[in-house]
Amino acid sequence: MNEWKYRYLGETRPALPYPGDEAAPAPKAGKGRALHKDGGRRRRRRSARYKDGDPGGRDRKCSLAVAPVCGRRESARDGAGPGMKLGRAALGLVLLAPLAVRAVEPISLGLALAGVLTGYMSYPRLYCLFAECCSQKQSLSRDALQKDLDSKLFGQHLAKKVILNAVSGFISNPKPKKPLTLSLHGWTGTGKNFVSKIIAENIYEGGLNSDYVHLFVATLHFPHISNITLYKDQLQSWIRGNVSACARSIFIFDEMDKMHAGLIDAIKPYLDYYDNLDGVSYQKAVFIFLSNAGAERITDVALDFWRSGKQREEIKLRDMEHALSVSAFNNKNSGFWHSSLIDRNLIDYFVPFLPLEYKHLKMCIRVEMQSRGYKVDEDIVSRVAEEMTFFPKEERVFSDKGCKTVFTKLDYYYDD
Ligand SMILES: Nc1ncnc2c1ncn2[C@@H]1O[C@H](COP(=O)(O)OP(=O)(O)OP(=O)(O)O)[C@@H](O)[C@H]1O
Repeated sequence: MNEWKYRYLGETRPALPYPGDEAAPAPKAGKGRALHKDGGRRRRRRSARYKDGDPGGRDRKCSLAVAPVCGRRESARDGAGPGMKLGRAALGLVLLAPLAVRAVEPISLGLALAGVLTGYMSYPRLYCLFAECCSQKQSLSRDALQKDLDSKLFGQHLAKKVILNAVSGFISNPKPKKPLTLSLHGWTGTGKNFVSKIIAENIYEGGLNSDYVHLFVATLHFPHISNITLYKDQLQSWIRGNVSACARSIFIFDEMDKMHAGLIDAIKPYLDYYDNLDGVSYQKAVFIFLSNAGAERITDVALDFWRSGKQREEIKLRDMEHALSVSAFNNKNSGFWHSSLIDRNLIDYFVPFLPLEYKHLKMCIRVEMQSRGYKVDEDIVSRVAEEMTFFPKEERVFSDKGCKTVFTKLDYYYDD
């Protein structure tokens, strides 16, 4: 078992290696917000969730070897393990001791006992007022998610609808039959990571920084094809360990199109319709795959609509979903090449992200100006949007980088 350092707690303890550690002891910073401790972003290593003291499922020093045991413990009482129970019992004894010594009259003793019992029952909730808990948000506000998607995500009517219905329906279902599995596809800079962030924030207050949200970046965590067997083991262990600690864990796989063929199939059992596997139930977990695979297909459909003068909002999910799953299955570089996840229909939704147009870039620029505290200057908005490159060459309809680089271009106008 690997030894690694808690950056935040400054202590060393045995924990499971983060996928890819053996093979890539000093990974380079990945794109965006890599979660690796050396990845440049302020993001805790996922192993940190095996720390002590959280009644919401984090009070165990789970190692992979005992992960299934941890799972059983959690299911016993939604995250309150024996360690926590012992702690509460001890607390009860400490509180009761002076009363017993003084041998107070029975009514007071009864009241005291009731108080201790109430404290015992409500302690996890009390705790969760002050710290993040796995069970913190068993429900999700559909309205809040809708508001977020409507106000923040531009030009993606299909993604908005699918994600709103899929995520809110899944979270409100107390007994889902399988984990929710979404595969988001589209051109670069069209909002796939952005939407994952919105989903995470609507489930956990900490969003992507939550201890229960795990981000894997293919080129960062699974760089070497020669280590694929090791990665498979690590990935399984990682997911099993974390779902044992928190059933409502979220796993995001970025750069699926760079994932070695066959690797993702290692997690197939966890995505299937099993009530539990070795004592762990995966049915409440959420898996989100992000990929550029299929972007050409999406662009073709969007371009056809544009050329025939139709609104992009008229594009329906059925115009794309099947084609996306087929192209992911047949594409050697999709991460899903001949994958049993597709073959066995374990991916619930293939979500297309449409390429963004000039007007969407302007919306992204306005939001960025406002978030930096500037007054929206339409002249600058147009100039920044016009600096972007568009395709196809003749018609110049779609931004080739989506909204991705508009923010750095904005710096040019506000460099003083
Ligand atoms: N449709 C959109 N609506 C609003 N903002 C967007 C949209 N698409 C992208 N953005 C903005 O651009 C940033 C970069 O986009 P994001 O990282 O989500 O792209 P992506 O689709 O994941 O790209 P890649 O495939 O290269 O990973 C986002 O953080 C967001 O600020």
